[in-house]
Amino acid sequence: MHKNSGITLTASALCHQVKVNAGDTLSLINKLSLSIKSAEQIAITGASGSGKSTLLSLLAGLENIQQGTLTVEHQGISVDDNYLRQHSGFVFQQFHLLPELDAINNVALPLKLRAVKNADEQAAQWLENVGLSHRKNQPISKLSGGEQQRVAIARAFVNQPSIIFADEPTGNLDEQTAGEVASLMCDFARKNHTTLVLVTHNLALAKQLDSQYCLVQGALEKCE
Ligand SMILES: Nc1ncnc2c1ncn2[C@@H]1O[C@H](COP(=O)(O)OP(=O)(O)OP(=O)(O)O)[C@@H](O)[C@H]1O
Repeated sequence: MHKNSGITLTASALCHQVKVNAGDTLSLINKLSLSIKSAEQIAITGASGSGKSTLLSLLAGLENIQQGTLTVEHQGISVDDNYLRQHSGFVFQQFHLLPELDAINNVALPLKLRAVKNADEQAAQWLENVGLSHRKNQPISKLSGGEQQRVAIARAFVNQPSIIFADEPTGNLDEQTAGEVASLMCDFARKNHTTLVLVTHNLALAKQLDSQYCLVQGALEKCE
């Protein structure tokens, strides 16, 4: 398997507000600091509406930083948000696959967008890695939820990202399938030295990772 060279993320004193009804603002993130080392696996838990998805978007460089800093380094050298996005993979609760394409074309798409020559071969290999070789030509709509999430994991890893951001990746799956899908993702991240930042309500899943944090009133508390 490909070995990634690492990205480290350092968030310092991040604050983030959103506009709510009648022009009021809600402080979702409040002087939050966090260091994520290369190849580390961290879980972020917290009550519904506490701001976990918003925090993930900030850490992934998908949302503008309003206050505080997010420092991204690759092998000790500072890089920008654009670099972070190019070296990131994403896995979402709703899978976000293209239903009109079959499994292999969903996985191959990120490679084809970069004009990678052997995109189909690499996509087929990743479908094999997630145990779905036999379903590679199935339209996404014919796959079960667990199979769709395995396709989404293959698609996230096919670009050999340095870091994966996963937002409730098992939220739509039954307990057993959730466990299988989660183990698959954590194992691939370990084998590929890929950093994993995971938002989840599933405490059993969170415990499989190196560190667990809980988002409370806009700041992170380490769970022991
Ligand atoms: N851009 C925005 N404008 C207005 N409100 C927002 C915006 N982004 C998030 N919110 C609100 O902020 C709160 C936190 O949202 P967020 O999705 O980050 O929470 P969460 O912890 O991931 O929730 P859940 O666990 O239910 O998915 C919610 O009440 C949401 O409606």
